[in-house]
Amino acid sequence: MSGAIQFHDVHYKSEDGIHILRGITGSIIEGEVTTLVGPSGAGKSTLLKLCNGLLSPTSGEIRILNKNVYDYDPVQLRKEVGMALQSAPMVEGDVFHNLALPMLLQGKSLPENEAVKLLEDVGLEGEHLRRNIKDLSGGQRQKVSIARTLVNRPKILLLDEITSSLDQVSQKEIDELIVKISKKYGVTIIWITHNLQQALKVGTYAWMLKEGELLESGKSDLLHTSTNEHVQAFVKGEIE
Ligand SMILES: Nc1ncnc2c1ncn2[C@@H]1O[C@H](COP(=O)(O)OP(=O)(O)OP(=O)(O)O)[C@@H](O)[C@H]1O
Repeated sequence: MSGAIQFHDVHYKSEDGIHILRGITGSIIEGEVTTLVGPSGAGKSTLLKLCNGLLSPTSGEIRILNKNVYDYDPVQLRKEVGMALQSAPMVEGDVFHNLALPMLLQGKSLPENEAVKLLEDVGLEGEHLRRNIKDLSGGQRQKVSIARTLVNRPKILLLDEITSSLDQVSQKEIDELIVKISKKYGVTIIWITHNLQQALKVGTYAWMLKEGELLESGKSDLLHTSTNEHVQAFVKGEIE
């Protein structure tokens, strides 16, 4: 197997015995954007959480950058694999404080000029550094969240519906931003989205999950060309 992330017959059961992922096998291609689509409850978020150690597989193997996920020191794993969420959780205080947090947690500091560069990478001017998080728009807040994931220079970024609660303009900005970041940093991205147009636009590859199984994986246009009846039904909006 090759790829930035390799799954081999991965199963995940919750503590109360619900079989959420059922034998996921596949490779996430390095340096590309792969979107993860599928109906609600398919197991998409669960799959992402297995990639940064928030959850551990019940059986099967996950290799991150050619190393078994179990062999990582958890701190090292979180440095290699960044994650951004729909809610863009932040701590109280200004933008700089939030950007510096990943460094603070390692007993280090973030130089201010580095913070300004990170903001510029996500399309925000340096003057935002001292703004209180409470005063940011939803789109600005998500950009800060993305900038914060870049502080550790991760090789992999996991994005869980990061544009779902944003207006169309902010959504488009973030779409373009992620494609830019993927190219500039050569970072491998897995992006959960419910928006098929977004998946086709931003993703080179797509995976479709349903009821814990990987129904399709390959170039994004397979969302239209797949002969799988469940994929076709999902694309037509018949299942959500
Ligand atoms: N800790 C848990 N204990 C029990 N069930 C869980 C747990 N975490 C998730 N589930 C269930 O597992 C299934 C998959 O959840 P998951 O959040 O991974 O799906 P998803 O595809 O990301 O869904 P959505 O698109 O709605 O966010 C759902 O039915 C969910 O209710």
